[in-house]
Amino acid sequence: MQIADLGDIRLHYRIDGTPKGAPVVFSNSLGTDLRLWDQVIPLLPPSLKYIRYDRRGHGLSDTPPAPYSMGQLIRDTERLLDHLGVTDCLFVGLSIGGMIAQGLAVKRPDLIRAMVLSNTAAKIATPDIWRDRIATVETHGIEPLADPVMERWFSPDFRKTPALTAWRHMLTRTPAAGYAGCCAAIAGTDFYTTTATLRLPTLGIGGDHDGSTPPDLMRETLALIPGARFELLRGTGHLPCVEAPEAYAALLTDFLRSTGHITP
Ligand SMILES: O=C(O)CCC(=O)CC(=O)O
Repeated sequence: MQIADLGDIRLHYRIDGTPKGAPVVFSNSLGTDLRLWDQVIPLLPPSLKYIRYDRRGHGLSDTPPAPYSMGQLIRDTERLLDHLGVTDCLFVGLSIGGMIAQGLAVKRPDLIRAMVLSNTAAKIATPDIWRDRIATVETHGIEPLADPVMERWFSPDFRKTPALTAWRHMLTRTPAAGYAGCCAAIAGTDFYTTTATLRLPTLGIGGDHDGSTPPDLMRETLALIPGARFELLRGTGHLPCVEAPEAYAALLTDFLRSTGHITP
């Protein structure tokens, strides 16, 4: 558990694996912190270096007043990777983390050699939907959103398990300004034009119960990137790394092999 002081923001990050290994960077979704990847990272090859962080307004990172812009979120990630001396990573971004992946890959191709776009899109929902969510959070906090969010995050089977409570707590304990700030960043993001310029190995991972970024929306985004592959993890929702960590880790491991991050 470490804090990077980047000047106007302090970000919490964690490194696992082999310090000198090829870097793999994880960027998580709205209303989650870096524990999102707890079940996946131990299943990945130990020879690599795994870096994850809490985006501003989440986890143990600073929470500046809302709103945030996607440009700020991308810049935070860029500065963190520069601070850690990371180049040529495999970047795994889930949902808003996948938007950061797309924007950072356009801005700093030296940082990202390949990317995994998990449960994300070039544009997610509509500005009106995000404005309504921001208004609810500003007036009543995150609690009124929690049950519908759980329905988008998880399959009906997973929602019957005791683990649901912990994930619901993670969401409702996110600072309201952090959540609303990131909603504003998503509302202002449409990467259809810039993502179409990307030329790097890309794997898409989706879930057939994903109510936030359904498979067809994901396919539309991946079709912008020549050669991008899409894998559907059946029986999972918006967070397949939680519902199917073994299958998720297997997809990442195969992709890492195909991109040369690990040798067969
Ligand atoms: O998960 C994200 O990063 C944004 C997409 C979303 O709206 C997830 C949710 O339904 O809460």
